[in-house]
Amino acid sequence: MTLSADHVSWSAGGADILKGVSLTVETGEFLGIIGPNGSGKTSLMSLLAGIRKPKSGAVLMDGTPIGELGRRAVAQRLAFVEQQAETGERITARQAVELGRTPYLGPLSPWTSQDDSIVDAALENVDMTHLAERFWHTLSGGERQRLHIARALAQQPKILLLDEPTNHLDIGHQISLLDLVQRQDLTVVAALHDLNHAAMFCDRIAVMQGGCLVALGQPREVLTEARIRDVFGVNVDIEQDSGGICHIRFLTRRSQGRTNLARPAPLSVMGA
Ligand SMILES: Nc1ncnc2c1ncn2[C@@H]1O[C@H](COP(=O)(O)OP(=O)(O)OP(=O)(O)O)[C@@H](O)[C@H]1O
Repeated sequence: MTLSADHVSWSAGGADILKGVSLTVETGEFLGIIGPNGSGKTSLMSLLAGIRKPKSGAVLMDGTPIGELGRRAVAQRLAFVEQQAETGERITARQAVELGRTPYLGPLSPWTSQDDSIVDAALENVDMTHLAERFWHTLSGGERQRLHIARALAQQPKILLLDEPTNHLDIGHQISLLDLVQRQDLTVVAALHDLNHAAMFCDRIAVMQGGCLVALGQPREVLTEARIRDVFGVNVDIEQDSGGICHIRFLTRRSQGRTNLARPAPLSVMGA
């Protein structure tokens, strides 16, 4: 299932936040969205999820404007894990994940053992089975974040939108979560801050800057030293391993001093 933004613009508080963004996420693709704070990543994700309407342009799911699909139909196709996602306090971890089944339930389609199995699998996938009966308010930030992902997986979407999904997670759970998402047979869009994670897991990367899409392509095309300097204002060294994956090393004043010993003409840290 594809998801497209066709020249979408969005304004808030009298400011133009998104300015004519166009992109298509192909079926089964893992697209990363990177960009500095305030560049419009979350705003774009909200439009792609259909929870905000563009001022102009359109968001299309398999070619159909998302606004023409009912909420239930969208929820059966697309799950969105928001950056500040919260859930009512007096529910257990398992009940939080069970909410993912809501788009499939109704008077003629009650809860069945199949829903139980789907919830079990989602909890297992994020390594949260052992905490299933704990109350939500007793869980750590990272445990809650894993449950948000489990709830999205229990929704059995075709498209998964994740806004900074590795927030609150320790490095082990960051890697295992991105690996888990990558292994799903899903179209994925994830806003990511860690450029090395974007390089490791994404098929393509979209770069946002000032509400505009300034680059879109494979990690090795997009993650160049010049672009990272232009967009993020930091200097980096980039190496590609034998598998073609970029590894980005950030140069600080200190590391540059060390680099100076090995290299005659190192990059300087911007603004230093
Ligand atoms: N409802 C709103 N009213 C006014 N301004 C808004 C609103 N929502 C977002 N903005 C502004 O739009 C810009 C883009 O915000 P957005 O949250 O999309 O950025 P982001 O790239 O996700 O940032 P971050 O990396 O910090 O999460 C910011 O300057 C933000 O202050």
